[in-house]
Amino acid sequence: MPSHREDLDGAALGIIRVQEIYGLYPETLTGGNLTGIPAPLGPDEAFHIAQVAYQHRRFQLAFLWASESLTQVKKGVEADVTETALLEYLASSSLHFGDFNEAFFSYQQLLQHDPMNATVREQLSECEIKLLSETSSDITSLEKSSDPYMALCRGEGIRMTPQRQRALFCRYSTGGGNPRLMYAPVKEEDEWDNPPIKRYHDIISEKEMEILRSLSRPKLSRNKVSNRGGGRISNVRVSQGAWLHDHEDPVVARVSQRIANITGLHLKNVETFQVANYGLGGQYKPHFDALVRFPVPGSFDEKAGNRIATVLIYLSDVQYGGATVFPVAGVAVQPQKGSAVFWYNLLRNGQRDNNTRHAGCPVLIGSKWIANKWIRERGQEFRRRCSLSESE
Ligand SMILES: O=C(O)CCC(=O)C(=O)O
Ligand SMILES: [Fe+2]
Repeated sequence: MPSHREDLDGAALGIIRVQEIYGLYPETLTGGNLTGIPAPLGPDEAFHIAQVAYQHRRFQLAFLWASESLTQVKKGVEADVTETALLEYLASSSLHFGDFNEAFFSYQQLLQHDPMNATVREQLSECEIKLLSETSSDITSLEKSSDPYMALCRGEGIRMTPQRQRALFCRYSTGGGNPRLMYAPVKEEDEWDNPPIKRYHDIISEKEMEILRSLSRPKLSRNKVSNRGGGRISNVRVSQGAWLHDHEDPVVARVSQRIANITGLHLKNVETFQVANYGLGGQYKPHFDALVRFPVPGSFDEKAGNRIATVLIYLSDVQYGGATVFPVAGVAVQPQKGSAVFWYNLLRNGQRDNNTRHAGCPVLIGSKWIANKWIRERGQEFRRRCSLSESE
């Protein structure tokens, strides 16, 4: 079981991650204005985040958090961390980042605290040389990441033209004439054209969502993967989620059946529900749900086939962040409680559709709950016709 320390480091990493993506300065986060952070962050917490950022070579954020801590200490906020420790972090982070002006300034202040310190004197003259011979970067201005995944998370870079937009519709669907839906058609909305992504509104009630969440909670905490928040920055997948079987509760079976009715796909070869919860900074980096070549020995079981389609149910709203984005296609789908999005991962010819690469953006405010249902190829032959074409 992770220690308290690991939990704290995980929380710090969550904060670092959302800052990088959304371009947020520490002072935006310390006030406690953002409800995702339970308490205002004081100088010691700010220093801890600076240390974690430094360990992960995020020198700019290390600098910004150390200066936030120093500002608070100078204002007289009580803290364990000393000004000298903070100045050392400021100086070292600036050097690593290549801001020799800031490094010089921090070493000067360190020298005022300890005028005889020979190492600091040496560092100061090194900075002077660098300032004369190299261009200095500016560590104080935070640049947002230009990564297409992260840009989409901020709501930038959505690739839709008005012409394409006009072809997207909203309709009431009976799942292709399914008798179970004839009297209660479901509201279907086109979210995107390529790949086609559909959203089904209000497909699950508040009560059903609460049951899915509460059935999952004990499993999530048992595995200590309770949210997709903590963990190393480089992790592709932070947690595994909780598997919910249809026999565990009639509600699980009922929701599975409803998905089959709506999508028109056969329930025989579907996976059990996977429920996941993301806390502050929780994300799921870009990935495919289907395998590129199938079958791969030892991966998905061969009999059921590849993951032909994905149904992703949002069991919560998210106040800020947490969109499901498709970086190749250029689309961001916002979580909407009680709705489900559906897309095919495979083209009709059985090849993986590379436009279906997708990710779950870091949660900035709130908590995100989802339930996934992956539908496998076998059994869908008569429900979705195959094609021999290269591109379909
Ligand atoms: O959290 C999301 O929005 C996406 C989750 C996902 O892609 C997955 O669980 O496979
Ligand atoms: Fe996925």
